[in-house]
Amino acid sequence: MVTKTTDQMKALALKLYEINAFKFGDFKMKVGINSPVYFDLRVIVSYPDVMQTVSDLLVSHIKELELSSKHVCGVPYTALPLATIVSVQQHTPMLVRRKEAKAYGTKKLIEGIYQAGDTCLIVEDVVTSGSSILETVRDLQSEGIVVTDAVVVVDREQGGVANIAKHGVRMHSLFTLSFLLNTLHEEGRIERSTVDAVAKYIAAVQINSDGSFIGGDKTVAPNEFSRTKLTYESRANLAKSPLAKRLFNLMVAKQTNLCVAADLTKADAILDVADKCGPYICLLKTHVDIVEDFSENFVVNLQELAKRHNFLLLEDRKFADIGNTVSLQYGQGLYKIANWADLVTAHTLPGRSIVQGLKAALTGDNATKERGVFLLAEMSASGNLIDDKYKETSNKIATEGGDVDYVAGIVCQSASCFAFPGLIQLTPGVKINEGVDKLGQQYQTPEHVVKERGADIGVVGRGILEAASVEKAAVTYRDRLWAAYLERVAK
Ligand SMILES: O=c1ccn([C@@H]2O[C@H](COP(=O)(O)O)[C@@H](O)[C@H]2O)c(=O)[nH]1
Repeated sequence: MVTKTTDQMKALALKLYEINAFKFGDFKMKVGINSPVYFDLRVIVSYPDVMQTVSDLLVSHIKELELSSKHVCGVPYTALPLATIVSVQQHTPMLVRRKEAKAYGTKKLIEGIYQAGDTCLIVEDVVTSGSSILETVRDLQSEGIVVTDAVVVVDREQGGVANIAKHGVRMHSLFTLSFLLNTLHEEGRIERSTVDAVAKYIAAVQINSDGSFIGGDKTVAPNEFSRTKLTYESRANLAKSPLAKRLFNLMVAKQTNLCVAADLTKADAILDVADKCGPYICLLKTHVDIVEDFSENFVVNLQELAKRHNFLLLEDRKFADIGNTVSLQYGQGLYKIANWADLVTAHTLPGRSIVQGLKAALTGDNATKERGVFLLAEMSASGNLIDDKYKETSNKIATEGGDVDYVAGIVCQSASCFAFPGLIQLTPGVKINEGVDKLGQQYQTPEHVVKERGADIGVVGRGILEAASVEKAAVTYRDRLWAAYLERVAK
């Protein structure tokens, strides 16, 4: 039998965080309220080692507590594989609860061999109010099965223990949310402010098993936990992409959230802008395919300026092809973008393969370089074809699956486009005077994009490039964008 040690529990807590089984941000819950922390233990089926550890610890927990029962039953669906492993390891027969009765045959809700009076232990992944456990208890009890205990992986500490106790069932959790928060903080993964903010939310939002709120006040919904209320420092700690982390930290160190779009066709003109704006920007954005006299020397000079003034290079290539082609476009050809651009942009139109294609180009010398992508989920062009479904799927590509460490952020126009605070919102279409240019580019003021639309970095092209003094214009945009950010987090 594996016995639980605190070190083992801490190691598992870190692992669960690494595989995105829980994350921090602003998430809509089943009960209709937003939460600053979200658990998705469905992902563990993709990590057999994690699955093994979680089920081993569940079994050891059951043994330590001397919970003997004739059957085990998982709460559908996420806990079903866990219950299966517990059943096999303990040689305890399993029962399966159907969510809907079959329309034909036995019409049974509980599958398996049992008799009235048999005992059954419930296995569940995450408990908020305990309502899902209680639904399973109800169906088992309606067959005469006796339920007295439930083992769960995570207790969010929002009223579940008390709610299920009212129905005569004791809940035993491997982890409490407090343990997970403290472990992540101790290991330097999240800041004390995040621990405090989540703890404050948990204390304020206690839920009855019918989904109503204890104290009845849904207005405690924590707007203060949304990503736009968090500082760049705290978001750096939450970032999954090393490059997003670096960019957040760079923004804080230089106190700038300005990206200049150097849309010029001569190499020297771009280098001149990079030198003049360099001290005031966090990113320099290029469209390398419009440069008439592109050369390797141009790239070397650009990198030298990026180093001198401490900004990153973003090639706004907007990749949009199949993985294989994208991989060639990124790593090969005239521009060899992967060699020099810290970041690139890509459309999500081809789906996840766009990210995989880009990553596939990072071989040889580029394999060890820190690289990342901003995925386009919205455009500033009027009449663009992007709809809500497209945005939602783009968000999933950025936040779920094995490539999240490569996605630094999202190019979009609205705060509602994504919630995960570890991603950076890059917003083009910024000018002192709002309006539309003659080819459909829509502009908003620096204050509007940051405070109303959730921009973390504002992208300014012609607003700076066409100014009488590029340098003075860069200072103005830097000051206004940064002041708007400070106001946003202070409110
Ligand atoms: O939705 C998008 C995506 C990218 N861009 C790029 O940003 C700059 C904007 O330049 P301005 O001169 O400030 O209009 C440009 O490089 C675009 O390719 C965008 O505008 N909208």
